[in-house]
Amino acid sequence: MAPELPENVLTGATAAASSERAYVTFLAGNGDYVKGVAGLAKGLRKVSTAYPLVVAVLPDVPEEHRQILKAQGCIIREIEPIYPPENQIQFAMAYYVINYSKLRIWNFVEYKKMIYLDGDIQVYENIDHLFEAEDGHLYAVMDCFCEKTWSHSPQYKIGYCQQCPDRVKWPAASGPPPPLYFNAGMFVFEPSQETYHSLLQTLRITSPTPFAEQDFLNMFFGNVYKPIPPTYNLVLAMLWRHPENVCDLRNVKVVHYCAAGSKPWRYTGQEANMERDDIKMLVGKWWDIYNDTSLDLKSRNDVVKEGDEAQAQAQALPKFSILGSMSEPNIAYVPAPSAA
Ligand SMILES: O=c1ccn([C@@H]2O[C@H](COP(=O)(O)OP(=O)(O)O[C@H]3O[C@H](CO)[C@H](O)[C@H](O)[C@H]3O)[C@@H](O)[C@H]2O)c(=O)[nH]1
Ligand SMILES: O[C@H]1[C@H](O)[C@@H](O)[C@H](O)[C@@H](O)[C@H]1O
Repeated sequence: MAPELPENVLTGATAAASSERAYVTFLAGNGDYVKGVAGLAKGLRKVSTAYPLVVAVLPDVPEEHRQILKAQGCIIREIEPIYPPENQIQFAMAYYVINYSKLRIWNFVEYKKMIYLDGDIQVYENIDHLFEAEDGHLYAVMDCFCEKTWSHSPQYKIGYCQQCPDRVKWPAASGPPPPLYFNAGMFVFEPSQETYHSLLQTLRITSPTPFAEQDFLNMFFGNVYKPIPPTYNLVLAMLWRHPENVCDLRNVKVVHYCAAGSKPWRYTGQEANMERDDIKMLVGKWWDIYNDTSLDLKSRNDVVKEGDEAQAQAQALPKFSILGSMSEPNIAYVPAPSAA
């Protein structure tokens, strides 16, 4: 059964000072993810969120990219990288190793509650109401195990997916089905120094696994995890793997461009499933926001001082079309983990 939202989330039963809440994303490297984050800042502005977007940046994010994001109203917070313990593990994608650095956001304790969003996410409907969710839980959307990136897992091997647990049943002989597993591209959480230290300590004694910090967070927060509906983080593979669990795309709230070949700023249409009409529509929708200059901070709110050349320059986002993005080079990834 599809997860439902708790009653207080729907009614907005509690209230907190807006300064105690923020969205947060993560940026690493000098590649093209900065476009994702700039687009996300504009998307959040389009849906009139009441809360700022904090960007946790690693030291390798160049000044020029930080300026682009500041000009879009983002709050830049420099973080130090976190590496997992040394291990021979093969991550599902080699660069996932840098994603352990995301754990630093639990130390942003000037905020009581935050919503984390990956840089390859876009928000199409206001989701501020999620800040009202009852404290003490981590809220996120259940993942899907049907893509090849999951081929290492027992679930993939037998064709079991938590999105449709009755299609291929979990074999009784293997014990109870695996605990619910969330995609860590979007989650609602409470920063806390205690949790932060516990995360870092636990990481020190936890061997890395293919989905890096996503696996780790699932393990760490297993007892307090509460699933929320897929519309809060539509993992694109859901479109062809579990269409029965996908809402009308005209009303989708949050889209996660995580399927192979679906990052809008790198989209070529050549990878599997990328020629689907729904994918093309969602990629186009992302570009509409990215290219909409009326969503730039300056057009909305004249906070950038006239004559501030660096900011003005940064504000002029390069324009791209879907085809124009094809020539973007891939980014350089951190080659290997070192000891924590
Ligand atoms: O060079 C990079 C790579 C990643 N990122 C940031 O890290 C996030 C996660 O990377 P991807 O979006 O490429 O990863 P996926 O969507 O494939 O990853 C999924 O699995 C990952 C496992 O590490 C994370 O949990 C991630 O949040 C989850 O959505 C990006 O959105 C972006 O915010 C960068 O800034 N620069
Ligand atoms: O959790 C994973 C991850 O987000 C991958 O990037 C995506 O390709 C998979 O479909 C998903 O299950």
